[in-house]
Amino acid sequence: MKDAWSSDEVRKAEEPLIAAGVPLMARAAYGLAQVVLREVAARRARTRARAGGVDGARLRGSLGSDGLPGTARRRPPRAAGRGDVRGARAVLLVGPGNNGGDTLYAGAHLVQRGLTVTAVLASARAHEAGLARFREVGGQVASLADLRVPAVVEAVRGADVVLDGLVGVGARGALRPPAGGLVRALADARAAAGDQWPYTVAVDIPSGIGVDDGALPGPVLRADRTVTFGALKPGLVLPPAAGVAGAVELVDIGFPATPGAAPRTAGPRHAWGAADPAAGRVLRLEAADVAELWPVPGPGDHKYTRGVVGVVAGTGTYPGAAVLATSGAVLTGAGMVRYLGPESVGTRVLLARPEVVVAGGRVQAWVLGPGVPVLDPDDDGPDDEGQARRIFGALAAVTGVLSEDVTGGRVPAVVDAGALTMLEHRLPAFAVLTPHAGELAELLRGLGHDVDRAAVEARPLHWARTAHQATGATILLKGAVTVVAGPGDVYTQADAPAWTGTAGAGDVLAGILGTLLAGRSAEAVRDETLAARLAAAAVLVHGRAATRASAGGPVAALEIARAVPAVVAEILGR
Ligand SMILES: NC(=O)C1=CN([C@@H]2O[C@H](COP(=O)(O)OP(=O)(O)OC[C@H]3O[C@@H](n4cnc5c(N)ncnc54)[C@H](OP(=O)(O)O)[C@@H]3O)[C@@H](O)[C@H]2O)[C@@H](O)CC1
Ligand SMILES: Nc1ncnc2c1ncn2[C@@H]1O[C@H](COP(=O)(O)OP(=O)(O)O)[C@@H](O)[C@H]1O
Ligand SMILES: [K+]
Repeated sequence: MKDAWSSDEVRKAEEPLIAAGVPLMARAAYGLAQVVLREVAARRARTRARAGGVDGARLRGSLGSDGLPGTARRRPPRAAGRGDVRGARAVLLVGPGNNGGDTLYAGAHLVQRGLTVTAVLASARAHEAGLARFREVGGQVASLADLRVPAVVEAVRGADVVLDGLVGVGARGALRPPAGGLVRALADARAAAGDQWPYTVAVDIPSGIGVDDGALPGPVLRADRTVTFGALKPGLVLPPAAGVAGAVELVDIGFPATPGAAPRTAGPRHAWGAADPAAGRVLRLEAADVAELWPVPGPGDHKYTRGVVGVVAGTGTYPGAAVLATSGAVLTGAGMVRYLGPESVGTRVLLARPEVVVAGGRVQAWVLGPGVPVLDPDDDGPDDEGQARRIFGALAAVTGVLSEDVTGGRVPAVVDAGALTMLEHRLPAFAVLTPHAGELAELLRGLGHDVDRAAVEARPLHWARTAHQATGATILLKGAVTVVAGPGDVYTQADAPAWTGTAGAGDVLAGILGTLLAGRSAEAVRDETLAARLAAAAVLVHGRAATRASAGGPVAALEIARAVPAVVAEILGR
């Protein structure tokens, strides 16, 4: 489990450590410098290899200094990257606070390793001790006020690496001038430069993101890598800011394993892993968490104890959604999948998946809505071939508005696509709504919010939480980073390649989640936070299956479903 800490939690964790004399900034700066050195060395090796047309590292290992094969083998192996960074140029963008301090101390390490480093001070103030150390080792210092923005952009363009140390977790809101103007110019230059841009490292966070909510309130320079200190921050895992953070790397500076736990004053060790977070945290599940959640059958289980999934999906116009949702459910390991829908669609489902039972009966979870048209309240005769009636019936069971004698009891449900427009009553948290941003905007408009797709994409966490509060349901908001908001923790999963954005991929996800909910149906009804964890687990499995099916190239939705069994086996370690 990855656990993101808010800026307040970071500050509270730092206080006792600073009081105990733990050199937090020195640790942060050293870790940052090591990452920069490693990346600069790796990029130079790649450039040399491309220029030479062969693998430069292999060449160095097999040729001696005289160019003759074999002589290099007698030399001791060099530490990775040592010497490969000499003469590289780095520009530091330095703000007034401790984020700038980290950057200046890291810059001093870079100077000592032979880089040419220029610090651009963006404000009249700078971390005094950090600046003194940087000057002492021979770093060059310039001020934004003297240089002006165009000259700084040129200096950055000519560098091998740029460190964004303008602001960190102490900042609030959009970057103010002059830092804001500089970052806007740099972001524009980066967008125009394509590949011809220096490796960009964000110090702790990309300056200007919403640290705690992942918003992008103003200009931000997109990073290739963010080196963050002590703990992940919510803005590094939440969209849209997660999209500008690049690869996120955590440097351990000695924070406790969980916020509020006793501080560790000894040497660094990894801060995540054993987290047992309090409610309301921003979390990301990993494979081990999904293995713990997975309903693995035991010898005493049979198809009914393993969970029956009822799928109401597809119409004559959109029969594929029924095939994809039932395939997702079957291949995730449902005890049984029942299909309810038009006969013509049922026939196609059976052709694709003969395991499916095309008949009603008791179920432990519902999948409602894939491939069912949006209900138009002004249209008195929607051509949905009875699917709306079936969905209303199932929702009545989920919400408990009908007697359990009639409905067979309250069970969890996945509410997708057309079914999202058929909500009449407050839902329990064990109903999981699975909209993409456009569908969530439509749902929210129906609840009286003036919001469109772009607004949801700008503040996905906020709107997912708003929808949860308004409907009672758990919200799984799909996207490149999928956000799950329910009564407890928020989950943010980024497990899938962009190829996954293809028609039908969401139908498969609905089926996967239906099987997970059916497998732990009674517990999900009892524990109001379980549906969100299962939803995040489904997203992880779906994303990994998409990665496997894609293998770096295009992916078709049905292939995602087909990859699920191998992914589950891998996660369970079999
Ligand atoms: N504490 C420690 O020992 C450790 C801290 N660590 C590091 O420190 C970072 C936190 O440092 P921090 O708290 O000094 O704040 P920081 O993020 O540098 O920015 C604050 C400055 O920015 C300014 N500013 C604010 N908003 C702004 C805006 N919108 N636009 C423009 N400017 C804005 C604000 O100016 P003011 O509002 O006061 O005029 C203030 O001067 C943390 O991310 C990590 O990198 C690590 O080394 C571990 C040890
Ligand atoms: N850029 C992206 N990167 C990764 N996953 C994506 C991306 N775009 C969409 N997805 C995923 O693809 C799926 C698309 O679902 P959805 O929009 O409901 O399509 P459909 O209704 O056609 O099945 C979701 O799981 C979503 O998270
Ligand atoms: K920063």
